[in-house]
Amino acid sequence: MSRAVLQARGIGMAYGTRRRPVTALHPTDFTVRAGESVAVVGRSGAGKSTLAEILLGLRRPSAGDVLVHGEHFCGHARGPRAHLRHVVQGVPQDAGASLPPRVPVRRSIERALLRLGVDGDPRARLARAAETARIDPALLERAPHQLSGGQAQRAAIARAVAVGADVVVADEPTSALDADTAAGLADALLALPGRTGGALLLITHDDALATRCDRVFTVREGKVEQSR
Ligand SMILES: Nc1ncnc2c1ncn2[C@@H]1O[C@H](COP(=O)(O)OP(=O)(O)OP(=O)(O)O)[C@@H](O)[C@H]1O
Repeated sequence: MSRAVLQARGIGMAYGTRRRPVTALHPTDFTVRAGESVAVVGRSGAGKSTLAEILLGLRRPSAGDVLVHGEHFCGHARGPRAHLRHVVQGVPQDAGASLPPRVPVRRSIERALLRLGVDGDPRARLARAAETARIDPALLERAPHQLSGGQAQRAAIARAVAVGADVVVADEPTSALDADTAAGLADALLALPGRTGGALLLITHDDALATRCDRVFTVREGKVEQSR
């Protein structure tokens, strides 16, 4: 069995106030292993995005902890640890907004590589990541607002691969794209575990896409269950 890259230990989320909590996620445990793809499906409002935000360290859970490579990453008592942030990367639906504005994408990714002290020539590393993300390298010379939604998502995949992410969390990445673009993006995402050895967590409403993943988690009214 391959090594655990991401572990949820009792993570739960209640919005609202202490007196009137609204449970979005019941305490949940699961492990995601290197090289696997996991789909997260469920009806609108079930708690999928809440789960994604917690795993990415963007939202502090009301309970529980997230471990990365067996090390504490974030949890109810503490925000994400900086030295592990790059290990879990997101590909959001509005990927353009997640990239630094007005700066050519290449520059912002290369800066991130230097900041993280990633080995090797940033340019060569990014060229390989662009290939994995199936994005034309010329598009990386543009600022995020000069990219289409699908191109920005590929740029976000390239960033994740370049910084050495071991877990990519994609939250409904294909839902705003036309059928051809969505199919191309889905192929690029599903190929990631095989190419990088990392894991993919794919939140989707698309059953056909979910069945292409190794496992499927279903979220029902905040309860996460493995359905396949
Ligand atoms: N900031 C917030 N404050 C209060 N309640 C929230 C907040 N964000 C989400 N919720 C509630 O938590 C529940 C889960 O929301 P979440 O966005 O995680 O669902 P989802 O499964 O991602 O839905 P969708 O598929 O429509 O994106 C919903 O009932 C939602 O109304």
